[in-house]
Formats: sequence, C-alpha cells, structure tokens
Amino acid sequence: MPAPQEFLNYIDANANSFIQRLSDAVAIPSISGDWAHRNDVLAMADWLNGQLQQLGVETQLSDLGRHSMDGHDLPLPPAILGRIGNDANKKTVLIYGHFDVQPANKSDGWDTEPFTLVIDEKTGRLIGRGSSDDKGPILGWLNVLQYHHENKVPLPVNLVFCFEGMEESGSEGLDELVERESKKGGYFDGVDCVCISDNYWLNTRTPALTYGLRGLSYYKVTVSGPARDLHSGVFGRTVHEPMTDLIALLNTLVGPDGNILVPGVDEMVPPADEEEKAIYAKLDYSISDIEQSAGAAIALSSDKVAVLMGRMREPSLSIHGIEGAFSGAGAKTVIPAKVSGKFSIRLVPPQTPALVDPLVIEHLEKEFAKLNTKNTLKIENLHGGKPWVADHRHWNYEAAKRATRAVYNQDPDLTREGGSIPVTLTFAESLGVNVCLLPMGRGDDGAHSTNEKLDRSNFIEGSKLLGSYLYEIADIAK
Ligand SMILES: C[C@H](N)C(=O)N[C@@H](Cc1c[nH]cn1)C(=O)O
Ligand SMILES: [Zn+2]
Ligand SMILES: [Zn+2]
Repeated sequence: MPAPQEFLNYIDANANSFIQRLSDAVAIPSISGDWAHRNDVLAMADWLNGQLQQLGVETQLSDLGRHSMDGHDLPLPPAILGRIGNDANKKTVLIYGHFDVQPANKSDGWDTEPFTLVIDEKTGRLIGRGSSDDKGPILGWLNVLQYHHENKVPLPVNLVFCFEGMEESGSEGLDELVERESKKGGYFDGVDCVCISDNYWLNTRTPALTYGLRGLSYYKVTVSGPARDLHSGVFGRTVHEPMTDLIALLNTLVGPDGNILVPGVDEMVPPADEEEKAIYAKLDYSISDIEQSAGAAIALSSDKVAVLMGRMREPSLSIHGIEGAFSGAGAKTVIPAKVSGKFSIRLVPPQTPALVDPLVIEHLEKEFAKLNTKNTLKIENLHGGKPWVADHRHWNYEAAKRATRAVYNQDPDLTREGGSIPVTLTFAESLGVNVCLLPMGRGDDGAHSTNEKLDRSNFIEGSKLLGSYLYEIADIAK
C-alpha cells in the first residue's frame, strides 16, 4: 500500500519548516571525537529527545557511562531510546541513527561556516556539517512523525528508536546496550526488522538500498624518544628522530595502488568470481561518478568493476594523520619528541578486528625492529567493528524497493557500502532480524569532508521515502 497522498503533500507543503529544523540541528556542533565538544553532543541529545517527545514519542535516555578521551574523563552521550505505537497487529520497526558528527573547521577548506546551514538557492544544496551524515536522515524520520502526530493519523507500524551520539568515534557502550535490550523483556524485544538511514547513493541519480558495510580497525602508532622537542640545527643527524621512524613505518603499510602491504591482510579475502563481478558491472556507476564525488580525476583504475570492488568487497588501508607533528604555517625547525600516526583498515568478510589486529601488530613490530632505532614504539587499537552483509531478498528490502519505486519511479541500486556502522551487525545478531540500509543522500554529499551537503530534493523526497517504506512494510506484513 503506497503512503497516503496527504502524507506526500504534507511533506512538500512543510519543506521550508523542515529545512529550518535541519538548520537548528546543524547549529549544534556535536563532534563526538573532540573532548572539548562533549557538552555539544549532550546538548544535541537533549534537543533531539525534546523533538521526539513533542512528536508523541515516549523516550528515555540510556546512560552509557563514562570514558577517557585524550586524557580527559568524559560522560558518554546517552543513547536515546524511543517508542511510538504498541499494536500487536502491526510490525515493529527499529530505527537507528546517530546525532554526532565529524569535526569541521572553516579553515579545513570549507567555503562557508560548517555549523551554519547554508541554503544554496541555485543548486538546491543544504550545506553544513551533519546535513547528510546523519542529521538530515534522522530529521527525515521526524518529518514522517510530524505528519502523523499533527494530523492524528496512526502510524502504519510500531516504531522503536535508537539514536546514539558516538557513532563517529567507535559507538562506545552501544553494543552492550543493544545486546542487553534485545533480550526477552528488553526495550527492543519484539522488533521485526531494523532500518538505518546513514549512508549514500552510489551516484547522484539512482536511489540505493545497501546490504553490506565494511568493518573497521583503527590504530594509533606512537614513536617517542627525546625528552622534549629538539632544535634540528643542534640535534639533526645526532639523534634518532621519531618522525623519521614513524614515516618509515607508515610507508610499509599500503602501496600507491591501494594494495595493503601488511602480510596476510589482502590474502584473507577470496577473489570475486565472474558471477559476482557481473553484479558490480550492472550497477549504475561510472568512473566519472567517483571522480565527481572526489572532486578530481584520481580514480585508481579506469575499470568501473575494479573501482567498485575496491570500495565494496575489498579491504582498504588509509593513513589519516600524524598527531604531534608540526603542521602550522611558517617554517618551524623542530624535531618533534613524540608523534602518533593514525591509520585504519576497512574490513570485509571474512576479516574481523580479532583476525587482522595480530597481523598488523606483528608487521609493525618487525618493520620497527628493521629501523635499528633507539626510539620506542607503542601500538594502540582505538576502535573497531566487524563487517556486515544482509539478505536483500528479505521482505524488509522488498518494502524498501517498493517505496523507492513509488517515490522515485526507479528501481534502486543494490549496493555494499565502503563505510562502517559497527552496530549494524550487533542489531542483526542480537535481534536475529533483517537490517536494511535506506540512504537519503547522494554519492557526492561529501560526508566527513569539507562542504558536506544534502540536496533539498533528497531531504524532501527522502522523507517521503522513509514514510512510504513504513506503509509498504505494513502492506507486506498483512
Ligand atoms: C557510514 C557512516 N555514515 C559513517 O560515516 N561511519 C563512520 C564510522 C566510524 C568509525 N570510526 C570512525 N567513524 C565511518 O565509516 O568512518
Ligand atoms: Zn553516519
Ligand atoms: Zn560518518
């Protein structure tokens, strides 16, 4: 059963106020990875909790305890649990999303202030940190709720919400909560399926449903030696320099062709057969899509299937940054005393952090020993998560396919995502139900990057999509 026409009309008629609400959400810089912004993440939890309550959702804030970040003891942001509807004759759908965002500073290269939503009337872009990842999609659910609440129209399904504020920083504390609440009598007991809107279409024109995510293992490698930063004119070529050792170490991790040089990591993944390659060949995607979203002609291959497999079914290793290194303007002639390289590996089945971590540690220690340095090495695993793949023939996906056809008049691409949402597998395993990823944004949204945006049409049509999906679930469940 398609969503009622009044619902679709309501979303169109209220588009401007929905965008205003997105602007209010973007204005809260809820950066989970920066201890100095922890109060903003807490404020964002309060704001979202208030919005849900105003729209008729019964909520509770679930305390996830405390943790330490960069030497600061901090409260973890609470998870927001919500429920609306308790009709035994209806399916119960669990909605997950995250209200924290990646860091952003104008000086990173943004054209506008990252935490002020800018509406570009010419392009229809809504530009601001979190617009696509993941405040826009969360607010899409609020838009759906608002129609039903204001018009006193019962929802076609029961909804249970789980919104967290630490997704961009390893979802600390959430797995335990999900496992506990999935047990008999727990908050999530009775959930029939899960829907997550926290990723992107493959391109800028074809809606997608996503049935796989890569896992992640995130490492911090610290090399230290001198008791303090040193003058390079006085100490250069007289001491072992931590930065030199670290760069040598980082250089042993990945080749310029993307191949992972840590022995055993790439080898763990079986090669794709012709049948699997045909799946990638069929997707609506071209090299210009990746180059358009990357903003430069820098694809690793001109073969579309090779590029798609690199993102969806192969592991990747990325070097993210060096803490403690000189990075300011000017020409400071320092030898940094302690530097930490940060890198992560995106994992695919059958890889897990437990299988890959020992290989990485053994490799780093072996390569460090080859340097014959007197500096010291420390290896830390900051966070991780397993990869996930779902059955896209399940009725949950059928409902999402029907909703996509109803709203976009198009069949969705079936994709596996290169990013990670570690709690996805926890939901699937703890609840024993199907999880469907129903993205709102486009492949060129620039999530985690500068000038992140969500197209107005994706926000509005995406809100219709989320509502339509619920009606299709109710229809299939009859
Ligand atoms: C796909 C999702 N929107 C996302 O961005 N996930 C992050 C999760 C993460 C893990 N460590 C830090 N962030 C990602 O894939 O990077
Ligand atoms: Zn996200
Ligand atoms: Zn993200």
